[in-house]
Amino acid sequence: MIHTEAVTKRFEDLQAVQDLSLQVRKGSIYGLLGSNGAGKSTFLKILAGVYKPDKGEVTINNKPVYEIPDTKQTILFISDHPYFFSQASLSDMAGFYRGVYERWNEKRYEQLAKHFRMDTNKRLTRMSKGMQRQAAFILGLSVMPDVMILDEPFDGLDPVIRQQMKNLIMQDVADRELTLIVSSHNLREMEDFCDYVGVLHEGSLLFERDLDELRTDVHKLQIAFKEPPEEGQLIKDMDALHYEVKGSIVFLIVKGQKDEVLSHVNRFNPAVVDMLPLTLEEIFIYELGGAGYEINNLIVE
Ligand SMILES: Nc1ncnc2c1ncn2[C@@H]1O[C@H](COP(=O)(O)OP(=O)(O)OP(=O)(O)O)[C@@H](O)[C@H]1O
Repeated sequence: MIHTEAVTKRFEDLQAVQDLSLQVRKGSIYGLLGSNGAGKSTFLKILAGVYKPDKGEVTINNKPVYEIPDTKQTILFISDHPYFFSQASLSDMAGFYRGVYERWNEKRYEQLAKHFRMDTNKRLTRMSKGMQRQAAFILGLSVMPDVMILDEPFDGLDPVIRQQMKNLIMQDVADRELTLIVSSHNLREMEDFCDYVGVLHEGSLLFERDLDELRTDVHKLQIAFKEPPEEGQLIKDMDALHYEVKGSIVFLIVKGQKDEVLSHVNRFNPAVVDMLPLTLEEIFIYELGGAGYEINNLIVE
């Protein structure tokens, strides 16, 4: 489990991370979203023990991280610019990891290198950005970590490799309760992958949600009335995120239990009620719109 309490980090006169408290449960995937400069990389480096926070507390599996080699044995951090020794091939890097990480799994390394058709003798710094990322993943997964901290991990990967990487990670989450925190500036990237998402803005956590809860507790309704209720009556006792009337049709996005929402709407004698699925993007547009945050910051076509 990852736990942080009021973590703060300043670079001279710039407040990069401010009072950030967050928890990632064992065996779950937390997506840390935010636009450029929001503080994602700084926060992840604090989690990985690369930076020391100015204030606050960071523990992983109940142990502190900074300058504690024992804790780091079971944590794997892949930065947004994976680092390799300048002349090294994947095979050389594997040799280094083998010597450092006690849980190094040689069989897994060989299987993954073969699966991704990596030339294990080619110098890594001469490989493309995507190939370098694949190499970092192969090394990272072969370490058999308890916790993975990944900074923009899917950047530069083609859609097929990206999905394969996600599947491999999700398999480890299911099989051995791997815990993950992953940063991204793309909401769509996180939708099919994370259990929780948090939005970081100017170093602080603006919004944090359990995605399963979001999907079951927010509803989109399209309601046709013979006689529409008076303006405002329908949503008077509802937690409505969006309300729009077009003729005799009411469009509504509302929070609450499905049965309670439907029974409330039925009191107004609708002719037809359609409950439609809501995308994560729609939920964010309405929730974050209310907080004055520009959702376009988090969506990349
Ligand atoms: N080593 C550093 N020294 C000084 N300022 C820094 C340093 N690292 C980051 N910053 C500043 O801290 C702020 C947060 O940067 P950070 O890299 O954490 O953001 P980010 O959310 O990861 O952005 P991106 O999506 O662009 O990678 C930025 O204003 C950045 O310029």
